[in-house]
Amino acid sequence: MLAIERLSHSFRTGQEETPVLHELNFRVEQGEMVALLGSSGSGKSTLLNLMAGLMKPTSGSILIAGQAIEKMSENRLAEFRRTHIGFIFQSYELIPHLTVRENVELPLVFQSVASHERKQRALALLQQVGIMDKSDMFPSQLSGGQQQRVSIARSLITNPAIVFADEPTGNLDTKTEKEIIDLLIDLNQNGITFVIVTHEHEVARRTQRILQLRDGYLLEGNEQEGEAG
Ligand SMILES: Nc1ncnc2c1ncn2[C@@H]1O[C@H](COP(=O)(O)OP(=O)(O)OP(=O)(O)O)[C@@H](O)[C@H]1O
Repeated sequence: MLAIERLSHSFRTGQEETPVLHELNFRVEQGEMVALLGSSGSGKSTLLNLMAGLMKPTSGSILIAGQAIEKMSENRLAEFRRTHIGFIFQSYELIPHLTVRENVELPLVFQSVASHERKQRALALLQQVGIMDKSDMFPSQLSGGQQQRVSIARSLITNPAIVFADEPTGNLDTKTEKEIIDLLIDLNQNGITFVIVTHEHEVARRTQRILQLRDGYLLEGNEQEGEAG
């Protein structure tokens, strides 16, 4: 599903080159739920931006569903992102003047899906994430946990091959965090592949597998059985 091969990345500022990721190799299989753990500055965001096709690596390859995204043109990559990759953000990134249902539908608007089909699919997902009754409300009328449920529903509406979540519980209290992790695990058990970037051990503990970054290196022997489910 996701294959990272000899992936390295450096940032250049003026004359100076700052290496941030060093020859990473790993795979995430279809149906897996993987936590990418690491302290601040270890390179998590950089790796996530590369895997999500938001920037090009200095060297190495990122294959999603068998396709090397670093080789794609900007247009092809934008299209690929819209159809194959889902995102969940720490701060939800909902559009304030659209209703909950319209937010969830939005990725399908860009794919020119007919409005009755968009509505049907959005409502089905809102039901799955447990907030069908909020579909006509606006994001500001929802709690943080509910807003994250909207964002999760939106990430799934295109039936992506893989969903990347960037600190999805970073703004939530402990109880709500647990509920959101429960939801992600539930969705994973229904076949969704997740890579969850986090520095919270509680999130990582409940995933099937942990990839740990330290100073841009992937630690060996870091994969462990979690207590998922
Ligand atoms: N655009 C950039 N230009 C130069 N250096 C950068 C740039 N972006 C990130 N870095 C450096 O790369 C390293 C890794 O940063 P990154 O944001 O990937 O870490 P992180 O693990 O996501 O940290 P955090 O948990 O704090 O978000 C840091 O040393 C950072 O200063």
